[in-house]
Amino acid sequence: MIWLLIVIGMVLLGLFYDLHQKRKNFPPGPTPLPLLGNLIPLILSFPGYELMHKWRKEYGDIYTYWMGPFPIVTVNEINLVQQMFVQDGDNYTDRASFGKLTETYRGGNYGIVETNGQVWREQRRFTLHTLRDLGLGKERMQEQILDEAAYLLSELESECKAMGKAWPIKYTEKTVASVINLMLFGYRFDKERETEFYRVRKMLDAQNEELRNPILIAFIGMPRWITKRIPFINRKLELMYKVRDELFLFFGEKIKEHRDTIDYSSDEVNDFCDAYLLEMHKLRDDPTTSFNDKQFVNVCLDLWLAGLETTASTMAWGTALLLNYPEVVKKLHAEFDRVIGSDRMITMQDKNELHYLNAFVSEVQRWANIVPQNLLRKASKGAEAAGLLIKADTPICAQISVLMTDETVFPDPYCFRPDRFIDENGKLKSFKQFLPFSIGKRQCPGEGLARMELYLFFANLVHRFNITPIDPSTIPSLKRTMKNVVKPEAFPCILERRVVQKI
Ligand code: HEM
Repeated sequence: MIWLLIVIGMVLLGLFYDLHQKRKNFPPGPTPLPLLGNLIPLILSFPGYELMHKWRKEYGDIYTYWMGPFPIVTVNEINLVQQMFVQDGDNYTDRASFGKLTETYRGGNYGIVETNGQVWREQRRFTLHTLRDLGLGKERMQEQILDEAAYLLSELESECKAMGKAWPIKYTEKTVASVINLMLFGYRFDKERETEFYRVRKMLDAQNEELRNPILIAFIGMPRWITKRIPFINRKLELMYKVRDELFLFFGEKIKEHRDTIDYSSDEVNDFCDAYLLEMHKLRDDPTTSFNDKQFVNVCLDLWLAGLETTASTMAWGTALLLNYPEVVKKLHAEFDRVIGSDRMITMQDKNELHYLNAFVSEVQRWANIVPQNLLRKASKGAEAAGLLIKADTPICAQISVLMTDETVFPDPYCFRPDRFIDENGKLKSFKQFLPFSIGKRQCPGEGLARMELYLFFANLVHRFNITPIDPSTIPSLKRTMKNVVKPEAFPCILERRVVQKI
C-alpha cells in the first residue's frame, strides 16, 4: 500500500513539474507530454506549418512548444522578428543546443553552425571573407557554377537519350556537391572522382536515415556515456558518431593533400583549404587562435551539411514544380525568347531583365519552405518581447516557415504561384516575410552562393529544354519527405532540346 502511495505521489509530482513548474519561465503554448513534449502532434502534422499557425492563433505571435524535453520559444510575426533578431540582434546571436549535443557530437565549441562567442565570430568572418575572395559576386564563381550547370544539363540530356527519361535529383545533388568541393578543395566530382561523391553521399544518407526517427530528439542531447547504455538508441546514435568520424577522415585526407603541397610563402590561394591552412600558419604562435585542424574539419562538415541538402533539395522542388505547372514553363520560355533570344547560356548579367524567372526562383523557395523548424538561437540576457519576459538562455527562433506561409501576406500560401512575386510594373516584388535564408547575425552565410546556383541552374535548364513528365498522367508527387530538410521523392522526366524563338 505504502509503495502504491509513493508511486502515485511521484506521478503527481512529475505531472506538476511537467504541466506547471518547467513551463512557468516560458511564454505559454501547447501542453507538453512528459519526455515527448509536443513531438506527437508535430510528427502527425508533418512538416508542421499548419499546426504552427494553429498554435499561433491560440497562443499569440510568441509561444513555446517542446521538442521532447527541450523548450523552443518561437517568434512568428515579422515586426517582432525584426525587432528581436535585427534591432536587438546581439541578444539573439548565440546558438542553443539540444542538451549536450554540441559537446558530444563536435567535442566542444567547433565549426560555425553550433559555435558561439569569439570562435563563431572568427570562423564565420573568415568563411564569409574567403567565399568573397574566391569569387562570390565576381566572374570566377559564376564561371564555375555555369560550368557545373552545363555538365549537369549534358548529363541529364545523355541519360534521357539513352534511357528515354532522366532522374534529375541524382544529378543535381552531384552538381551542388561539386560546387562545394570546388570551393573547399579545388576540384569537382568528374568521372574519375565520382566515387568520392558517392562515398560522402552514402555517409550522409546513412546518417539521415538513422536519425529520421524523431524519438531520438529526446535522447540526442544526453551525454554519450548515458546513451551508450540505452538499447536501440545506442545503435542509432553510435552510427551517427561513426559517420561523423568517416566524414572527418575524408576531410582530413583532403587537408593533408593540400598541406603536403602548399607554399606558405605565397599569398595566392586556389580554394578554401589553401586559405585556411595559410591562416593557421599565420596565427601559429597565437595561443588564443581558434584556427586549428579540429576546427577546420568541423567547418568543412558545416559547409557540406548546410550547403548540400538545402540547395539540392530546392533544385529538386523547383524541377518537380516545373513538371506540375506547364503554364509556368511556358511563361519562362516566353520571357527567355523575348529577353535572351538565342541559345547561349543565361548568366548573372541577364538577371535584372528576367523578372519572371526571379519570381519563379523566389516562389520555389517560399513554397518549398525546406526548413520547417529554423535553427535555434538563445537569449544571452533576459529581455522583453510582445509584453512577455524572455529569460536568459531561453532557446528561441525566428520561425521563417510560418512567416513564408502567412496567408495575410501570401494568399493561398500552399499554392505555387510565381506571379505573387511580380509587382504592378511587371518587376520582382519583395516581401519582408520572405526569409528562406533567415535573418540577423546568424543569417545563412551561403546565401549568395545558393542564390547564384539556383538562378543559373533553373535559368539554363528551362532555357535549353522542354521539360515534361514521362507520362501526362504521372506527374511527380509534391509530397514532402523529411531528411535534414524537406525534400521531394525522386522522379523521372523527359527533356527535349528547345527551339529558341527570337521575338
Ligand atoms: C537554398 C539553400 C540554402 C538555404 C535555404 C539555407 C538556409 C539556412 C538557414 C535557414 C540557416 C539558419 C540561420 C539561422 O540560424 O537563423 C542557415 C545557416 C547556415 N547556412 Fe545556409 N542555406 C542554404 C545554403 C547554404 C550554403 C550553400 C552554405 C555554404 C556553402 C550554407 C551555409 C550555412 C552555414 C555555415 C550556416 C550557419 C550560420 C551560423 O550559424 O552563423 N547554407 N542556412
